[in-house]
Amino acid sequence: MPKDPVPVLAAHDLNVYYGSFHAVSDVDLDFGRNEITALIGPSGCGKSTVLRCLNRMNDLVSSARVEGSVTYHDQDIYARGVDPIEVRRRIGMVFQLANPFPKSIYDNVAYGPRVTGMKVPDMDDHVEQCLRQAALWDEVKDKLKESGYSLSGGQQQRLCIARTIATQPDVILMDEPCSALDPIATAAIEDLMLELREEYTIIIVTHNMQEAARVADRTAFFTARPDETTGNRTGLLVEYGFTSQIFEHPNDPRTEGYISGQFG
Ligand SMILES: Nc1ncnc2c1ncn2[C@@H]1O[C@H](COP(=O)(O)OP(=O)(O)OP(=O)(O)O)[C@@H](O)[C@H]1O
Repeated sequence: MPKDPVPVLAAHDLNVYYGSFHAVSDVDLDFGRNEITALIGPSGCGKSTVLRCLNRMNDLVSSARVEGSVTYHDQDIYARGVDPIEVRRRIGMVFQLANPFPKSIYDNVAYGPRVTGMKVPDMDDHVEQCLRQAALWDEVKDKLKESGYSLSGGQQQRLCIARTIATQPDVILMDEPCSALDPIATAAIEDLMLELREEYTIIIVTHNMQEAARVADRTAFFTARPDETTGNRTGLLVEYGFTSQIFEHPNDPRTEGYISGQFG
């Protein structure tokens, strides 16, 4: 793996506000192609906020204001004229709680290509390939017309991953995708992430440090600093590097304190 990431996606001088509250300050991060990057840190340090900025999901929060830049293949996704729907097609997202649509398994996967008008020569084949990539095909191939809700939590999360890859993104953002799952379902999703890394760039927010250590090539550690006058806690990036370096030889005492469980 190269010392510096070969960036597909990069955040520079990223500052995020909710109304007058400064939630995240001055984040600079390059996300490497075909790598898994974990964002870790104590609750409220802005990990999910940063993640949501990476595909303009924060546009949907009316009080949110984003400053700085996020570039995808060197194009600023916040530039005038950029279509946020297209951004989210290319930079897909999987959420903490599996959220299949109230539709059949087949239609959950076919939905994105249909609504975005993607040219798909053979939808049956496309749905099958996406479900195979999400390691779900063998479990659902005989019940494609059944509701997505009929699946277990772990299967629903894999269905959501199949739905995300159906619109052919090259980056997948995952916000604590395993936090609601049992260890077996978690292991299945983690194995899947490692397989998907061959084709996709993955950025994951996780509270589970073992999970970051198991799957992530690089890890970014965030913390929150209280403002002296208001007491409001603003998130900031402390340290970013290879996961082994962050966990075994952190450069910053704040990282070391968090990793060793002294605070956070
Ligand atoms: N929609 C919102 N409106 C107002 N404030 C928000 C909103 N979303 C997040 N915040 C605030 O921004 C800060 C960062 O929140 P964020 O959820 O990004 O942190 P996090 O590190 O992902 O936390 P956690 O690990 O608990 O999920 C927190 O103070 C939070 O209360």
